[in-house]
Amino acid sequence: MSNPLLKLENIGIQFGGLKAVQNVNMYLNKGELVGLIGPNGAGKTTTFNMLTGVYVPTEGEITFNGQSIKGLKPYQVSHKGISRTFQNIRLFKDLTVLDNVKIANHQLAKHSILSSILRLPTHFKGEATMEKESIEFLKIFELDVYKDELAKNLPYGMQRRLEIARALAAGPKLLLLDEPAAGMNPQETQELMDLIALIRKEFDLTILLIEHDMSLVMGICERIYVLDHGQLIAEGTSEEIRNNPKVIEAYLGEEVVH
Ligand SMILES: Nc1ncnc2c1ncn2[C@@H]1O[C@H](COP(=O)(O)OP(=O)(O)OP(=O)(O)O)[C@@H](O)[C@H]1O
Repeated sequence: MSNPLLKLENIGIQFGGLKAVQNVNMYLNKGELVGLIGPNGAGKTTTFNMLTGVYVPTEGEITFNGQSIKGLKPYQVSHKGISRTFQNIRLFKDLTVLDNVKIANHQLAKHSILSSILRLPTHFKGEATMEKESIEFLKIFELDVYKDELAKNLPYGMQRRLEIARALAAGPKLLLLDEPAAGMNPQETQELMDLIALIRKEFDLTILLIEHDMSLVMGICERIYVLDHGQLIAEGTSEEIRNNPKVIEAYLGEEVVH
């Protein structure tokens, strides 16, 4: 069996007396698109926070590309090749759409800080390449027409798209999407599903997706993990998850699993 790109072994975290996540085992193979679902407060975002260095798990191990990433700071995790989006959009609202992407892309820039400060020719080459690349990114997301708009002036659905573009511009191997369709209408959600499928192929990505919109998760994910009260209660294909009695019970009184 080939080694998974990401492996979570018995990870857990406690806040005071609350075990927010416990004994969670998950893996993602390279190229997979996997869903992470569960009712409110199940521990989904906390799991993302542990994966990205925002929280250090109090138990267990996380390996990425065969190396432990547990205890790394968020910027170090990002340098290893893991990017994320947030449930509540976190853009540089007073910067342009293009600058939001350029900042993320900067992480990959080949020129040195020194050449930037001294404005050596390599700097200009770097800037020009970065700008070109950033516009290419924006085209994929159909955001190029908005490139000079301030991020805060974009329609809501476009801000969500820009969040994903920004995360992708950092050049990740693994992309973590936290409720990317939150607040979107069905038409926007459908377009987003197509976009996620496209970027996975185009950028050779592995994706872990938290989502409340069941049609989105069931429609595009190959496998799904279900968390409830901090513990994994199920893992399987859409079909298996849809018919799993534990999952149906966990969602009782919440939302309908279509
Ligand atoms: N920093 C923290 N301090 C204390 N408790 C926390 C902290 N972060 C998360 N929690 C708690 O951990 C539990 C899991 O929260 P989490 O946000 O991960 O759930 P979720 O599955 O993402 O929910 P939702 O779908 O509502 O976003 C909740 O009870 C939450 O209150």
